[in-house]
Amino acid sequence: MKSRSTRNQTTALADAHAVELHDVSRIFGKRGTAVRALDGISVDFPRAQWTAVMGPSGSGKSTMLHCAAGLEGVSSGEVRVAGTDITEASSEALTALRRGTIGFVFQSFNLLSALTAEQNVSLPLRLGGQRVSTSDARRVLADVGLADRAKHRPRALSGGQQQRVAIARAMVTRPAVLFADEPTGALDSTSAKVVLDLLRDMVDRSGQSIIMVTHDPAAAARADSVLFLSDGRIVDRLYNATSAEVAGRLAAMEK
Ligand SMILES: Nc1ncnc2c1ncn2[C@@H]1O[C@H](COP(=O)(O)OP(=O)(O)OP(=O)(O)O)[C@@H](O)[C@H]1O
Repeated sequence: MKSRSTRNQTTALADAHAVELHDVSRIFGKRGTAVRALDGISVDFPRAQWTAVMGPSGSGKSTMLHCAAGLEGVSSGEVRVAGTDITEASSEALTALRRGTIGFVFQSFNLLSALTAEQNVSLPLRLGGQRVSTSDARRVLADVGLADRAKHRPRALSGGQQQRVAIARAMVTRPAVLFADEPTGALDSTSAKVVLDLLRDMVDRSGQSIIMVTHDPAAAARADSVLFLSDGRIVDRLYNATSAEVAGRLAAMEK
């Protein structure tokens, strides 16, 4: 049972925000063929909350996620991650951000097939030049319920298990924000529920901040709030919405 009513969704404290976008625009291409994927977006993603992002195809969801995570630059405006303005950050600072402050989970898992679950999970620490003890990887694998799959390679795991390994890999650096782009898009409904339960648990038990793009109203309804994008702009935000409410809002946008 979710106890969302106790959460303060309106706090104005800047440090309550995992990510902030101020008047962010992202334009692809040159004059004549330019596409304004994000059009002056200002939005706060609260710390220790789960925010879902929805909208019609091409509305700018992935672009917003990539800009918010520092994976892609903005054309104008400001992005703050965990209180730090990353807009003018050097490539070294952005690499450090990607390796330490943020975690990213993709629809397609993106695990390395030649490595075991444990080796996949410890990869971000190795890439960051850290000494890795097997207990680090084992701890996060246990957190996602896969302690007994540490030595398995991805092909010996189900889709849902592979996504849980990917989540463990994203969490091993203890990121301030976990970004997820369609994390249940490739999963059957049973596996999707396990992954969504895990994400919900990470927010409720550990105060993890999560920003997730999804096309699935049932997945979005597990979040604390749902942002709706249309033509690169935020057109609505629902708090504690049911799956039916989310689906209804989306259908109204697509009319
Ligand atoms: N690298 C790029 N070069 C040119 N245009 C791009 C690029 N990336 C995105 N766009 C355009 O920007 C707009 C927003 O794309 P984006 O992928 O963010 O939308 P989306 O809401 O995530 O879509 P979908 O739900 O289909 O994944 C679209 O018109 C898209 O064609």
